[in-house]
Amino acid sequence: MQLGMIGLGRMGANMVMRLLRAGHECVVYDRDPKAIQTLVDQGAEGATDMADLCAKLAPPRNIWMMVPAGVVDAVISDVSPHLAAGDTLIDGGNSNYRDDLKHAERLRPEGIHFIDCGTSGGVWGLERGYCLMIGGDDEAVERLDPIFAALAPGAGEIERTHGRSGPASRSEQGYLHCGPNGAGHFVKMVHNGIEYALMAAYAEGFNLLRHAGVGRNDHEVDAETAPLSNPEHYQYDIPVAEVAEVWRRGSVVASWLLDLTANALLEDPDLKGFGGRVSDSGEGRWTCLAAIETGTPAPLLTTALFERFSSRGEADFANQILSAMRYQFGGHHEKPKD
Ligand SMILES: O=C(CO)[C@H](O)[C@H](O)COP(=O)(O)O
Repeated sequence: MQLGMIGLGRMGANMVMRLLRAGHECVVYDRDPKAIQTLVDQGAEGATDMADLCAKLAPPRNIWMMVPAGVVDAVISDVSPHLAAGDTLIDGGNSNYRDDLKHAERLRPEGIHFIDCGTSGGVWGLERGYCLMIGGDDEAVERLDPIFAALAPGAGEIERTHGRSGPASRSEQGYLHCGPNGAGHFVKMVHNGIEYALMAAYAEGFNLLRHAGVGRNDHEVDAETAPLSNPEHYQYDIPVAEVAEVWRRGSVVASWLLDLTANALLEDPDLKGFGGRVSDSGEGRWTCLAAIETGTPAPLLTTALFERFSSRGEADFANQILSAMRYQFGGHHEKPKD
């Protein structure tokens, strides 16, 4: 099947590679000519601009946009004049599902289908496949089935869920038509909200393991920590990277995020390459907003998001206020930082 790809960053380029390997035909466009050339060398056809991209695709065209959420509007404006009724535009980035509704509405009078597709797999997707969460009308989603099937991981080695039988469903192959426009990105948004909380849980647990030796004489004592009731209880020098490794095998908390954590700890046990400023791209915030608007309790996801803000210094003034109040009511002086 033929597919146009706009946006050949880490995700877009690897997705094209995976589609080429599966025998699909890809016409590719990016603002960076070097990114286009790299894929032309791998068997894709390059396009010089949006008009050329559309001219090289046989109708009905299928064009996948793999661009940052903030530029999707502009890309639609650039490409849509070259499209015709029956064509389909797919937004595979991390867009807000509310924007999908606007985009679908905007393209509908022209007879152009719009699909939102939450895409998870990151830089590992080329080999492992991408988990796809799809929103859009049945006709367009059905037509693109061979593309989704090639990008998705497939049933693979994963043990079948107890009670499932017959041919593997799409969800068992790693892709799902979640509903009409917006549903794909809504599911991806919640997926990323969960991702924040899982990441935070692992981070807190491993940090606690690192503190298991605070009672040892050779341990640097933090002047701020209240005296231990019994230092004997905190005498451990736990090999944190090894714990990550052992938990990967048969434990209840085994997961791909843990696999990646084990990689990171093996490469750099003290994580000296990271300062700990944790960015966020929006999905976590949208998840929390959806939780508030629907009245759905989501305290873990929300806390994990707020922790990211704190990691960037956004709690500093609140902490200064705490110190100031403590001084005001008790004359307690703040101890200097190390
Ligand atoms: O979608 C993803 C993983 O599933 C992306 O890696 C995502 O952009 C990461 O989100 P954030 O920058 O908010 O941590």
